[in-house]
Amino acid sequence: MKAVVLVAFGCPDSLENIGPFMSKIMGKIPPPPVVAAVRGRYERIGGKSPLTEITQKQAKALKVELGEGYLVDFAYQYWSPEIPEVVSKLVLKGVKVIYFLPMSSFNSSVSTGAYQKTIKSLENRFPTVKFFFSGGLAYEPLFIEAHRDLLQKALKTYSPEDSGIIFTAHSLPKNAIEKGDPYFDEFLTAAKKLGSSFPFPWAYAFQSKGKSQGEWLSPGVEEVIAEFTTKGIKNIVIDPIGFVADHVETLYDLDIELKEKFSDVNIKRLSALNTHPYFIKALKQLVLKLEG
Ligand SMILES: CC1=C(CCC(=O)O)c2cc3nc(cc4[nH]c(cc5[nH]c(cc1n2)c(C)c5CCC(=O)O)c(CCC(=O)O)c4C)C(CCC(=O)O)=C3C
Ligand SMILES: [Fe+2]
Repeated sequence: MKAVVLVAFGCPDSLENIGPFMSKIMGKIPPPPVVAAVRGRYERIGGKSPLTEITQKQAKALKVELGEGYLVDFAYQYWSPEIPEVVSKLVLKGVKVIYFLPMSSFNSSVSTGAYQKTIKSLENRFPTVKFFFSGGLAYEPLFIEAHRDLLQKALKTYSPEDSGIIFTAHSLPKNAIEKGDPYFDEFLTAAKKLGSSFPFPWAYAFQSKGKSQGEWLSPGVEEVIAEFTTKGIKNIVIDPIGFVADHVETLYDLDIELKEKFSDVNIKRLSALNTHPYFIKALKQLVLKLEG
């Protein structure tokens, strides 16, 4: 039997688990005031991330798209259900081949690099099972088409004279981008492909910079909005292309924090792809490619 596992970053399953979740990401216990600040963001979006619910829906939709013959599940790098426990469960069910799909738009050492390391470390434990890890979504035509579809609908009532597009991705510490990390290239390539196909001014920007010291990827989204407004742009469509599901980074950082900061600008934030039909078809393409 074959299985597909959607691998995502993860999210805390309760407000109490925000601290332990952060410890896993950061590799050390965060100071209580930092945990309290992050907790405040989760409280403002209703006390819970929708990431798990969305990822489960994505897995269900992919199962329908793939048809008979596949189990489809999901696993997290930084919270449970963790990759090793999901793999053990599938192996007990008799699965002999597992296709891992990264639920990340762009590859980086913090996300897909870490997932791949975890998966690699399981190969010795399960010598009779074949593991395949997909290279990524950024160059998948249907991933791009899903965004084009959302953009087309959002831009319909706007004019290029006073409206523009900003593509966003999660910022990363510059030193986390190891030599050869493709994150920025993949982001820029996707943004260019989409941006240049519309007659609107467009830009890319990084969002959700963390608390760690040091240099982070720039420009930040605030900077780009400020620049757009000086050019007379009044309507800004934000496409958070760096995320495949809505969670605290879109629901708080963009929908609450950013909109509060720029209350005089008309910001329209596009939904993350979630279960967009083209996106689910893109995931199916990744599976078919791994099957060769
Ligand atoms: C690249 C990337 C993705 C995209 C992955 C992909 O999908 O491709 C992502 C997703 C996510 N990040 C998430 C949550 C958090 N990330 C944090 C901190 C950090 N993330 C980083 C990177 C990323 N993170 C980095 C470099 C740090 C700083 C570490 C440090 O400083 O050493 C912190 C700590 C506080 C803070 O710094 O904000 C939290 C709470 C959630 C869950 C949201 C929810 O529950 O709804 C999700 C999906
Ligand atoms: Fe994060």
